[in-house]
Amino acid sequence: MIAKVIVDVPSRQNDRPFDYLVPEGMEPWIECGSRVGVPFGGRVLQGFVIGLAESSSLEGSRLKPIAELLDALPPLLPDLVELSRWMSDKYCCSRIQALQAMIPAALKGKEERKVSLGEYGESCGLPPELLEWVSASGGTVRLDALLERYPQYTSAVKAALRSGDLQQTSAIRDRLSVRRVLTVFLDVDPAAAATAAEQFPPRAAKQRLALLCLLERGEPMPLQELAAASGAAASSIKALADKGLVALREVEKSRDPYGDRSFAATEPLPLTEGQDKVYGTIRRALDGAKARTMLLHGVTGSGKTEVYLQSIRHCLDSGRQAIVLVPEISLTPQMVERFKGRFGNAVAVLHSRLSSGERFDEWRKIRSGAAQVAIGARSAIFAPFSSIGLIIIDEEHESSYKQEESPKYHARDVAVRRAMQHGAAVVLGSATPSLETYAAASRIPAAGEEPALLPMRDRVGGRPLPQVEVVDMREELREGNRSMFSRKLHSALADRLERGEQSVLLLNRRGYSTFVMCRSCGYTSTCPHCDISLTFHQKTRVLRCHYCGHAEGAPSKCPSCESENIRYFGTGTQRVEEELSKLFPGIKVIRMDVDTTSQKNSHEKLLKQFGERKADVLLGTQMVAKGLDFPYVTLVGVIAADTSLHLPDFRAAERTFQLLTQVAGRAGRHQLPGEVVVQSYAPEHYAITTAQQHDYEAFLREELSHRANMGYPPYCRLVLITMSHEQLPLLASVSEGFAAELRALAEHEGLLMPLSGGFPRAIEVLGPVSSPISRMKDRYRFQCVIKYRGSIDISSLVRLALKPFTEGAAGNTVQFSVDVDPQVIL
Ligand SMILES: Nc1ncnc2c1ncn2[C@@H]1O[C@H](COP(=O)(O)OP(=O)(O)OP(=O)(O)O)[C@@H](O)[C@H]1O
Ligand SMILES: [Zn+2]
Ligand SMILES: [Zn+2]
Repeated sequence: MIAKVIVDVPSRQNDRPFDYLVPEGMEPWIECGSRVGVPFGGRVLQGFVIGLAESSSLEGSRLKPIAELLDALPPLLPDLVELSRWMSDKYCCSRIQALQAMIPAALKGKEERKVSLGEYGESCGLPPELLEWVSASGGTVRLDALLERYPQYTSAVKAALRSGDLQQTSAIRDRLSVRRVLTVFLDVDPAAAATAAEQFPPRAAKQRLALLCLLERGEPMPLQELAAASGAAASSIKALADKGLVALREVEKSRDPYGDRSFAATEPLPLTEGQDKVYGTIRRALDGAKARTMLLHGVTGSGKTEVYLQSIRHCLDSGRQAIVLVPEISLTPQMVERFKGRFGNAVAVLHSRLSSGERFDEWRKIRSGAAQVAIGARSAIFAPFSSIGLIIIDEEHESSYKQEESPKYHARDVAVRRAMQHGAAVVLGSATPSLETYAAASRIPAAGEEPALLPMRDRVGGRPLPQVEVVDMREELREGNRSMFSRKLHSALADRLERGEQSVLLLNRRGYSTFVMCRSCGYTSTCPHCDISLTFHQKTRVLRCHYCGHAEGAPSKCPSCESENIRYFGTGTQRVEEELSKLFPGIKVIRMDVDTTSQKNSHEKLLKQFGERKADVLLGTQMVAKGLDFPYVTLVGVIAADTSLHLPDFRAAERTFQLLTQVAGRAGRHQLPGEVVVQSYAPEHYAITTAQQHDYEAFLREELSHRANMGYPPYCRLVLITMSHEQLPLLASVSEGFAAELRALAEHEGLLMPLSGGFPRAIEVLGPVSSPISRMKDRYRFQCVIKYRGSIDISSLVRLALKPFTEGAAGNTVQFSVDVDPQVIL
């Protein structure tokens, strides 16, 4: 039997499967999706079996056998292997990148080389101390350990490897393995153990205690736990084992990230009318077992989560599994609690704040069938379930569902594809859907079909959406108020303090940077390698580049004019916090931003404190805008609504509207009514006025007309190609050449037509132009943007255009990066 293996080599050219012989003994275990170690160019590399065949076009003698099979269960299922092909086609990424994205980091195995003495053993010519160490280590040592210990003998070791005096073996070693714990089992029946315990002589009192403790527990106990509980030393417990009363065995123990918490069980709530209607449609879709995508457009506080929960229950009842994606930052204990409370241990949680061991074990719960619900951030879309019935994407408009590094996939699109494979339903939920999703979902359904747009217009319990007041900050300044707080927000905060209610303050930090500026000459510190300002870190007083990591000490004098009037704008939130304490002495503020949430669980801790009303104000960046549900929050303030409006991003208005609507939705979700104060320098902008009126449709109409005029999604689709090189002239000429190639190919297909011309199928190529960040890590950057409309296989076209520039073009070191459906054009 022959296995087709995608091998973990970075080079693009090798992105095709290689044939390997399956050794006979391995045959029953090798499947599509198996992870294997294979010989490759003198090394052993990790690879994935993507298919099996009877024969190979390679000659028998050139066919090498698979060196090792790495897992008991293949980490990938055939549908994921197929999905990786779709991903590499659609996103122009390599197949191995797509496959690696699907498995936990723990399984990204690395080659480990070991050496042992050859046939002459210790009589070879190597230095005696080195030989002694190898022998003392059992005859086999890791090559890197050997070289680390005896760097002075590096060349002798290499020569010995060539001559055969040292022999090398290679194997793949995982970064992490299953955790096993030595566990004590009772090895006789309990009555016999009790009798034995009675007969222990006094000097074996500790053994007796340990045995009684184990009997009392009634189930096997980890050795250490038993020792601690009974006061017996491990040696006493081992003595019990020697007597045949107990047995010691290694038992697998998962690292459960929520193991130390218990979640109170919850029952399904009686649904409101709006919820029930939507739930009915989702249920019918689940019963139909045909792939279907729906948009649950529900205002903030309309009870979307309860609809998710009951839909998942219905899915599980039919014997299928469910995946729930939520944005990384809303994966708070509050969210996890809702799912664990309803489905208990059937829930596996995946997100990047878990340790890699915890992630690995949660993933294995899914793979082994112990969990039926996976809740997690973006990459949980690859949860290895065998029969998916439902995929839910909460806050579907969030840009974090798009991965910014290769493979540059969008979890929403992957979800739709996976649902097709499984005949599953997809529910996209949001109060502020992305324009693309809304446009797709609001198409008029065909006869006999149910609509894809499921609205929930009212909050649970008929609670009103909060009153939103927009304050014109220019007016404040004209009237002499130079503070960052308007008089309105100031008095609203004072009210809350008086009444003991809570407030959420949002500092919109997109496009807001913490930089250093000289007030005398306007000098700002920028990175010497990248064209962006350095960010000031107050704690360490260091200026750092967020793209390349370049760091330098903050100057005390302006490097340009020597003025001492150089000012650090501390992180925006820090400044707001200082101002708050000045205005309201004694106010308790919890600040949530990248600085205060970098440690594991810090995010959770802060929210927990706020939920327990240990602070008056929760102040933060985007992180405070989503998913929070606290009953005593009655005021939401937005410090500056429009900092994100003026970014060079065609989604700037959409993002601003979404952020304002989301954060306003945090107020008045329970008994107490809510109020929102939005401060703005552009209060007449439609993103702000429509958010003020909670009017998604009005925003949509306005935004769609802009998009139509400018030719942006959803009226067309985009591909962004970024090219970079150290030498500007070379980069310029290569990117011109590439753009010309693209245009020529599109012309040849008869597609090179202006999008404004109303052609059903058309391509426009923009650029090349210098990227918004025109230099990064000493490389200049140019970009081309492709706009296209209609069913065009754009990825194939791009790949074809790339060919002359990436394959075999001698000396061409320009790097190309392709982003299909980009979220940010930087
Ligand atoms: N049928 C119901 N009966 C009573 N309370 C409900 C019902 N459904 C939801 N709730 C409660 O209403 C509140 C809001 O629900 P939920 O958080 O799910 O809203 P949401 O639509 O997800 O809002 P957001 O988009 O703002 O996160 C929660 O406290 C929830 O427990
Ligand atoms: Zn200066
Ligand atoms: Zn830099």
